[in-house]
Amino acid sequence: MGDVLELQHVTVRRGGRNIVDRIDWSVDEGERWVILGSNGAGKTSLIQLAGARLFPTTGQVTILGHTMGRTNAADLHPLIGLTSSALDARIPSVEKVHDVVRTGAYGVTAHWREAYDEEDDSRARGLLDALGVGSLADRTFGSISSGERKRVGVARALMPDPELLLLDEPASGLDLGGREELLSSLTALARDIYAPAMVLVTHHVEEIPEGFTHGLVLRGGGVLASGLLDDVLTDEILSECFGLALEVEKTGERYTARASRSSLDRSA
Ligand SMILES: Nc1ncnc2c1ncn2[C@@H]1O[C@H](COP(=O)(O)OP(=O)(O)OP(=O)(O)O)[C@@H](O)[C@H]1O
Repeated sequence: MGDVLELQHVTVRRGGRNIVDRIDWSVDEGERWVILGSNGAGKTSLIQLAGARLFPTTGQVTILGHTMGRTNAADLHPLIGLTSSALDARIPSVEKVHDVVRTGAYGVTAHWREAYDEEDDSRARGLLDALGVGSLADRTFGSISSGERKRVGVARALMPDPELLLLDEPASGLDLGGREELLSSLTALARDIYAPAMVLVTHHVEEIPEGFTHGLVLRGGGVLASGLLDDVLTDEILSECFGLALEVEKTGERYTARASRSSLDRSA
């Protein structure tokens, strides 16, 4: 039984098909999971289930000891940090970066009438510094680069001191420099023993930060493979996942993948 997250035979049915299909999965404290899969495999749906934002059609989802359907999901939201492009898009571009992070304490996207104390201010400053974007505190969210926005989003998600951190495609759309800077911040977080359990969604093995421990590979809404990263990031599993012969390489703790030479020769 995962002490952070436990999914038992979970299905989500939409439009007459299972977009999440009989998934069993558990996450324990200290684990750092990557969810990998092709477009439409069900990654975002799974993150939404893990974040108590989506409910199973059948099966049981238990988050931090609370079973969905028997608890008020909104009560769990402050315990779950979430970053996604959809969430970033809801933040007003005129909002100051410092406020973007502070408002994360209340789970709102714009400063209104919430009361903040000195402790909130210094926590927001500390998180921005830890993510390497402390110098942007007084800039507006709309004026910073997309890579900087992603790091501000992680700082914001950490503001309520969550017990579970969910990162939906944090590196998507970043250039090489922006990606590497973000990955280095996420590696520092992954290696911090006081950091929450983490789940990161990506399409690309190159976007897996060092320090991540486990992988869940999805195909067609179901689990293709689950376990320690090295056990699931194999040529065979990734080839089946993406429907193409792939070769995976590991250098240090980072992975790269490319179409296998033999499949390229065949298609030439
Ligand atoms: N409300 C809905 N009604 C019908 N189908 C839906 C609904 N929501 C999601 N889907 C479908 O469920 C599948 C899984 O969607 P999901 O967004 O979870 O996939 P994903 O792996 O995150 O995809 P991507 O990598 O493209 O972001 C997709 O085929 C999507 O079109």
